[in-house]
Amino acid sequence: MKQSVTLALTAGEPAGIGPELCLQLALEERQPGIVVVACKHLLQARAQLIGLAVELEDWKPGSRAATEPGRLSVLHVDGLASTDAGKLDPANSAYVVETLRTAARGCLDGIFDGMVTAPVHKGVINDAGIAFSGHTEFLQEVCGVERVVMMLATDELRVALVTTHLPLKDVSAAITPERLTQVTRILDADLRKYFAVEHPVILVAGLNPHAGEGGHLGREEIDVIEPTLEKLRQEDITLTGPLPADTLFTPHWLDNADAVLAMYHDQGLPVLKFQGFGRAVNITLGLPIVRTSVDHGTALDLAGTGKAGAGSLKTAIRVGEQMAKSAKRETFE
Ligand SMILES: NC(=O)c1ccc[n+]([C@@H]2O[C@H](COP(=O)([O-])OP(=O)(O)OC[C@H]3O[C@@H](n4cnc5c(N)ncnc54)[C@H](O)[C@@H]3O)[C@@H](O)[C@H]2O)c1
Ligand SMILES: N[C@H](C(=O)O)[C@H](O)COP(=O)(O)O
Repeated sequence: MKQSVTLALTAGEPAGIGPELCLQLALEERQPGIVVVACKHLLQARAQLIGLAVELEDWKPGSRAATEPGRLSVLHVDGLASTDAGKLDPANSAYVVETLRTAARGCLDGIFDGMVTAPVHKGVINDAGIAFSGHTEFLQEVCGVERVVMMLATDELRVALVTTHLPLKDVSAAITPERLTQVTRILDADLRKYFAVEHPVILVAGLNPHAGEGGHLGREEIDVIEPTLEKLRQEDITLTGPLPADTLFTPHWLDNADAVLAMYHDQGLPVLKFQGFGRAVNITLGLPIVRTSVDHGTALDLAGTGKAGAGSLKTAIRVGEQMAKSAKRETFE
């Protein structure tokens, strides 16, 4: 029988926990077809290291991906230099980037219905001389779109970001009316498209303490955020804010909202990860393809021990499958 959804799963940084999480997943029955995009020898070596009996099968486009416990379909990517767990090797970085490119191209070409990514190590990719801020920015470039949005979510909370992997000193200048407008439109549209939220209610954080305290603690709210939100409200987008970020994440506000829009990475994500680390999903909105990811990093300290939790990866796969099905329904409607 033809599978309804086939997802590419990139195994991420070879020295991290990504490869073993893919193998752990293979021990369970899965609904969507999963094709791991990685070096087959790496998966073999990691399975042997932690003693997992997983049969790896070469996957070809158009064929069915394994879903039975103990079997895993693999799209092999060449170029891996070393397979040591816990030890970063810049010589592996071009291979890591190639796995991402292979999965993204496969989605753009309709070979996969979406991609799920295990964690990469941004530092070692840059150490190899490859400029890389994150999957989010990389996929924006590969897919040729002007703006994407990073959103992390649990079943109870969604947090999207206006700026992503940016030094804190550059954040204020990056919050322009143009960026805020594009990000808010994408967030509103994709909540409707992928998550069946008919009329999204979005809470917008201010940038400064107490949302600027009437201009006494910063002027970005008055000069940029408030006027931009006011224009967006004319487009029938429901926005509350800018709200002080310290009290926004309380039931008073969250109980009646569909998402929070935070101004920068560490304004929004610590709250989300405090609430649901290990079971949250990272989603890139605004792409022409479906992409989800885990909420954690490479955890080099756990790599090779078999002790890393696969909860977030399972959430990423569940949400990726749901988004891929929504995208397919929209195509056929
Ligand atoms: N999706 C991604 O690609 C992604 C996401 C976040 C961080 N990163 C990258 O990961 C690298 C390391 O980042 P970090 O050290 O800040 O965060 P990290 O998430 O790798 O580790 C933080 C702590 O959480 C623990 N942890 C992480 N995942 C776990 C799991 N599945 N089960 C149990 N414990 C787990 C680790 O052992 C560590 O103690 C950085 O290069 C960062 O950029 C990548
Ligand atoms: N910002 C993400 C997090 O903190 O979980 C993480 O760095 C991954 O980002 P990309 O999906 O862009 O690699």
